Amino acid sequence: MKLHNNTIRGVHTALQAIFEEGQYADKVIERTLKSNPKWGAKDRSFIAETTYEMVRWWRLIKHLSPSSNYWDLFGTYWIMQGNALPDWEEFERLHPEKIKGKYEAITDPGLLESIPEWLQKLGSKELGEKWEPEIHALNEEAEVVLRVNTLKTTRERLKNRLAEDGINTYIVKGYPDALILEERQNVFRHPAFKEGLFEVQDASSQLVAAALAVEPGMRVIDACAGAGGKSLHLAALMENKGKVISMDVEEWKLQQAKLRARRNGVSIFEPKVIEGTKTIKRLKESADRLLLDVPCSGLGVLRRNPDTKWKLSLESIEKVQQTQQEILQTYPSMLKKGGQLVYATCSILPSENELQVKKFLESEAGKEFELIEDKKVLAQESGFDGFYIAVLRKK
Ligand SMILES: C[S@@+](CC[C@H](N)C(=O)[O-])C[C@H]1O[C@@H](n2cnc3c(N)ncnc32)[C@H](O)[C@@H]1O
Repeated sequence: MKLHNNTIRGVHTALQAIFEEGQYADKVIERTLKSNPKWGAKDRSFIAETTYEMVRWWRLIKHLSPSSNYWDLFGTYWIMQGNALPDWEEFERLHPEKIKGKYEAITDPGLLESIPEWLQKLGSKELGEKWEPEIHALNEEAEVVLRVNTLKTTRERLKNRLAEDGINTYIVKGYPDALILEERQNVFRHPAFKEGLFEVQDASSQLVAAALAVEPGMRVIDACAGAGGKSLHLAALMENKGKVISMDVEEWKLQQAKLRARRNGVSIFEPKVIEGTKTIKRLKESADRLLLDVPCSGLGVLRRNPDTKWKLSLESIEKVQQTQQEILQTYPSMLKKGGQLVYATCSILPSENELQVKKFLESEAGKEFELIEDKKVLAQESGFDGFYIAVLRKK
């Protein structure tokens, strides 16, 4: 592949915003591409992919690079990918054999997988021998997975429609609404997206709403709804009959969910901002089903958000664990007797997952509940994101 000075500079600007200003990688890339409308499709995908991959391998790149000069860092990354560098003076300090020698001398698995030291320690402590294959799987580039909006189309019809435009997809057993892109591309520009025929949602994430066993006509609360990914899926599974009350502490996220609901043809969506415990108390024993898709470390979705590992810390994980337990202690009061709840995270750490559920079940508030089943979805086994899904019943 031919390198262009201006696109390499585009990646540099994006990396500065991510590492020096602490901005989120996906937002930075979106903005960088938007502010350079003249770049062609190839340049755009080069910038997006290179930025993500350099963020993912940042610790390793810095270790192998002869200096922290940006051209050295980029050149090191380029060599690591197995590419030859052009004969530019910017790259004259780089020697592939030196980089290869330095790489082969590494013995620290955390450095080889390019994760922070504290995370290597935490992951090994929590997951034991499953940690290294897991972090390896989480360093792979994620596939693009669509969730077919069954309120508007079928998987077969959408598959054919996309194929007509050269977007080939395949299906995987066990994920009834998923279509996986054979080749990574921007599907948000496709008319079928604008018509609300699909959403982009990882296959593991699609297991969450399905685990809640909703039925048409039910009253369902999605208590940490965010921008509504799972609320939309729930509404589709309920055939747009009943009610989905989508709650969150962030009003702007619910505004986004509202727009998405409109595009998806969902009419049973009701946003509700959580203003405090009063909001929860008012909904006491009102729901047939309750989804707690709680805030988490996001360690299961590192393939998609590699910058997460540089933003997290032990303290931030402890803080989010407190929120998870607080939510577990208070929100299940919204569930009717005999109703079911799903506690889900996009984390692979037992301390955010089964240990949180255990703590809840052993507490006073958890006495009325029983665990029906739980699923620990690891990226190394599923090939998709890491998730945890526990189904509980209120006795
Ligand atoms: C994992 S995200 C939810 C993703 C969303 N369900 C989806 O499918 O797109 C967790 C959400 O919990 C929200 N949140 C954080 N603290 C909360 C709290 N105390 N109560 C309810 N929601 C909270 C965050 O704003 C965030 O949107």
